[in-house]
Amino acid sequence: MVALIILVSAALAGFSYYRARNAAIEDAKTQMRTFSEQLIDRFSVISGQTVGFVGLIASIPNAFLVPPPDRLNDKTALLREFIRRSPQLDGAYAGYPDGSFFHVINLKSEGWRRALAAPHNAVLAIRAIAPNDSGESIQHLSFEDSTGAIIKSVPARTTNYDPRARPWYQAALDTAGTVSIGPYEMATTGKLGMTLAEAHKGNPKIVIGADIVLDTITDFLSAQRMSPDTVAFMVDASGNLIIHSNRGVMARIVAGKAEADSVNSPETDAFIRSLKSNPEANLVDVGDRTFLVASKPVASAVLLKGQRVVVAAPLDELMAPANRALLQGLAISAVVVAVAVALALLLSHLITKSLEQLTESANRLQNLDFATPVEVPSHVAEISSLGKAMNRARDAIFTFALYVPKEFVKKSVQAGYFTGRSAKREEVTALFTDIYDFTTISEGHSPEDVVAMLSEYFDILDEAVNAHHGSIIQFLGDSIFAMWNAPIPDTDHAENACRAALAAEQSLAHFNEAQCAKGLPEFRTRFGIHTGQAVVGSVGARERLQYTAMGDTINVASRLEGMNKVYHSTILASAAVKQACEHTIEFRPRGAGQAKGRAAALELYEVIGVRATTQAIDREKQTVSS
Ligand SMILES: Nc1ncnc2c1ncn2[C@@H]1O[C@H](COP(=O)(O)OP(=O)(O)OP(=O)(O)O)[C@@H](O)[C@H]1O
Ligand SMILES: [Mg+2]
Repeated sequence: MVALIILVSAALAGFSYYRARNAAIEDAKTQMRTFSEQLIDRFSVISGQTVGFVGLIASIPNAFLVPPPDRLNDKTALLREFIRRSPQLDGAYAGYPDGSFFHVINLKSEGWRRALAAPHNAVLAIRAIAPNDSGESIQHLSFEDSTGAIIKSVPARTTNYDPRARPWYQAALDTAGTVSIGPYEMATTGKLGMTLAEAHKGNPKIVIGADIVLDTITDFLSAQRMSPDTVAFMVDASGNLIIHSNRGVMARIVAGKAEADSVNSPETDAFIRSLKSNPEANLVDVGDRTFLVASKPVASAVLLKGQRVVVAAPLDELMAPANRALLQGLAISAVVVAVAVALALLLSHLITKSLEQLTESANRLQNLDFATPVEVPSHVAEISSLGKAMNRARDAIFTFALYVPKEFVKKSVQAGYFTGRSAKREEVTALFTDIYDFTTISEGHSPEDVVAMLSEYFDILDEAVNAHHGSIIQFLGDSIFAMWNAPIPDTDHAENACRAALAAEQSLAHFNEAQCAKGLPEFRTRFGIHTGQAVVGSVGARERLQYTAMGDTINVASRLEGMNKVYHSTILASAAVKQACEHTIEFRPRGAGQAKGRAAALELYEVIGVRATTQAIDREKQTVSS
């Protein structure tokens, strides 16, 4: 039962872990999909807003159709509002075919503040570049505070910044509508950024652009991680790493962009390779860790269009909840198993205790000990019904044992079966008794009184026979037939039969005294004892057997009983009995006698008593045993 419980709990724990593992993986895949979607949504928002503004400025006639320094305030007002509404922007600008450039910069980024030595309360920088008469590019730089007031203007200086040489300028000229460029390294801050740019409808040589510093996306990527070691990155259509949630890798991307060598880390390479086999989601082993890798194309946003968001989460971290669930499950199953084992042990103890009690009762039954009833209180229905059945069996055997010698029943119960009709030749001593003039006694008393007196009488005989290892085989009206050495083996069977007869005679003397005192008839008794071979066992009809003994030995014992009437003796025994135990029992020879129905005469011996020497030994034995 315990093994079964452990097996079942282990299977359940394993099964629940397997389910939890699969559920965790499915859940992780869902989370990754959601994460990628969130990321793409984020891009879409960033991209959507930026594309909206860039597209708007590039599509209507406005201050940007003339290069700086013309309409500087209008340009500033427009871009200031543009940046205020799109905090993720790094800056917005316009590039002109004559090399002029107008740029409003969001000073939230440290890189720009340092590069421009911005005053601490500046929030925007306005940068206007225009060629002078000699064709040099002159840069005017001023700073605005949060109220829009100019708080500092930097003296004009030449610059070699040429918008026309920047990747976004050419890309916008070559592409209709808003184009996304990058990521690439921003000229001034060295940060990785992306640009959304569009040629102005009013003058396709004028390009409106806006920069998105990828820190925003990297921050978003790292901020949204699903687990401590989850990595998220963007790859372009050919599998090159664009943006990575890990700042260290981002730095390598920036450095790599300069040297144009691959910045993919072996880990990321493994993830990227896996996408080729199954872009949706798969498990990738990197070193001794397994990652769940999922990716999703950026379809909606102009920004990073055609690229893929890749999320790779270590399975052990994803499984952490499942492992916790497993540990909890195991802990709970351990508790359940412990409780179940305890209950099982308790139950089995209760069951075994009851079964032990039943076994004890069965053993008592084997020994025909009917004194203690089979009381086996048990909540287990089967056991209590077994106990009841045992009680019924006990009653049946008890009743049975009343009708056949106890020893015979004991032997049969111990053997576990009643041998049925079977008898075999054995050396036995047979004793018959009979009451003088019982017919007359019966005539003078009611049957109930007779039975009552007879029962008391038989108890006396039964006690004397049993006390000397004999067994009463049959009750025959007023007489009994008892036997020694079967069914109870007894090497001194002849001696013990004589002792039993002497003991019975002694007890009957008291019984008869009492009878007289009550004005009731005496039960004077004759005893006949013979020893020799007899066929002993269950004889009779198939369905109605009787345990008895047959043969001349038995007949002679019965005849000797009757011959007491002739010899006026009480206990008559044969020569065989006298030879068997004359050293312990005293006999008086009564000569030869003719038994009814027998040709051969019988040497008769009256049993007088136990020899004095033997009595001394008996007393000695008694002292020792008491
Ligand atoms: N095998 C037996 N089974 C049942 N009852 C028996 C059996 N043998 C004898 N009896 C009954 O027991 C009673 C006594 O029989 P029994 O032959 O001992 O005569 P008795 O009156 O006792 O005289 P006796 O002094 O000869 O013994 C009789 O009433 C008889 O019916
Ligand atoms: Mg009689």
